[in-house]
Amino acid sequence: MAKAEIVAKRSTRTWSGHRVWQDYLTMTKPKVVAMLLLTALVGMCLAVPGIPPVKAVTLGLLGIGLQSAAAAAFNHVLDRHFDAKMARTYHRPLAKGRVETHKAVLFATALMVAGFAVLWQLNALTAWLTFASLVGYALIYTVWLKHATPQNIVIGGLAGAAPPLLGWTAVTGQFDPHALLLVMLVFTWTPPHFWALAIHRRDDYAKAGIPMLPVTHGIAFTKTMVLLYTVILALVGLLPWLTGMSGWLYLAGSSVLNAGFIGYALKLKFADQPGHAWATFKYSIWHLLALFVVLLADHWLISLLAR
Ligand code: HEM
Ligand SMILES: CC(C)=CCC/C(C)=C/CC/C(C)=C/COP(=O)(O)OP(=O)(O)O
Repeated sequence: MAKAEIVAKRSTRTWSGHRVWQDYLTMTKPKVVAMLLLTALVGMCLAVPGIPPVKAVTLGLLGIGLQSAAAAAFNHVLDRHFDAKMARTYHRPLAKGRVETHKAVLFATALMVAGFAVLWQLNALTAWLTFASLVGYALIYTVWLKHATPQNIVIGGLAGAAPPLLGWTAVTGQFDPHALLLVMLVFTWTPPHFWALAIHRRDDYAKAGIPMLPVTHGIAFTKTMVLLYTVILALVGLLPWLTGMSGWLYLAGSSVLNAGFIGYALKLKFADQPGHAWATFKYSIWHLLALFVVLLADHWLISLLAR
């Protein structure tokens, strides 16, 4: 055994100097999970007037967080050979071989079981719906859709869009069509979010042989699709207000944010400059964050005024 490996075995660092816990954290895609949890939290808050019960919020966020982290870790396992081929992902713990596959599978399974057990305490509907989202992302999207069709992320996006519904059912134990409006927001947001990034990373995906839209249909067509979906998102974004679920604050905030997204997409399509696809991807993340904060602020304003 090399000296560096012996030192690594005795310490909390791997032979390449990475801390072990950091590798495990990376596998859970923490920033994505944080955003998923924000959308779940908003689902929880909009499900009832005022503040939702603390127990449902705590257990719900914990369970959905654990299952999302498990899904992300399974994605790292199942994608490790493809990740190794892409500049964006080649340094990931499994792609680099810093974490052994069986340990990662064990880790992901432990998160999944813990998440399911936590949600089971709340209600069976949330536990099963969350588990279905995990299977949708970790298995159906990662193993099959991703390699089968350039519409992979549109269909697979349903799993990532589910958390507002999961949050809603965590609090009420019941399905409600209003929750679907929130799901539709994330669902229509996902294509411009991802395709902007895929335009930026087109060569990576081509090299790994993954049929993402810019690889199969070209960059010009993908830009048109980004623009189309930002317009669909803006229209879907009116539904919470039109159905009376959200008020004027939401309408104003979401209109500004969605107009901004359309602006980015128009510039990407008609006046592209180097780095604009990446800027559009970055904007998508701030857009979703702000959209859900606005939904929440609007809900609490309405609750306050109704007193
Ligand atoms: C099928 C659906 C989705 C696909 C294919 C996708 C793809 C990606 C990819 C490839 C990245 C990494 C970009 C990089 O290299 O920095 C990313 C980042 C991100 N995504 Fe998505 N995404 C999807 C859905 C979602 C959903 C539903 C959310 C949250 C509600 C989300 C939130 C984020 C966030 C917060 C980041 C930034 C992470 C960071 O900076 O580390 N994504 N997404
Ligand atoms: C239980 C539940 C709510 C599950 C959903 C879990 C989840 C982490 C959804 C986010 C979607 C996402 C990050 C897709 C990117 O995968 P990718 O493989 O295309 O991207 P990558 O190349 O960066 O890994």
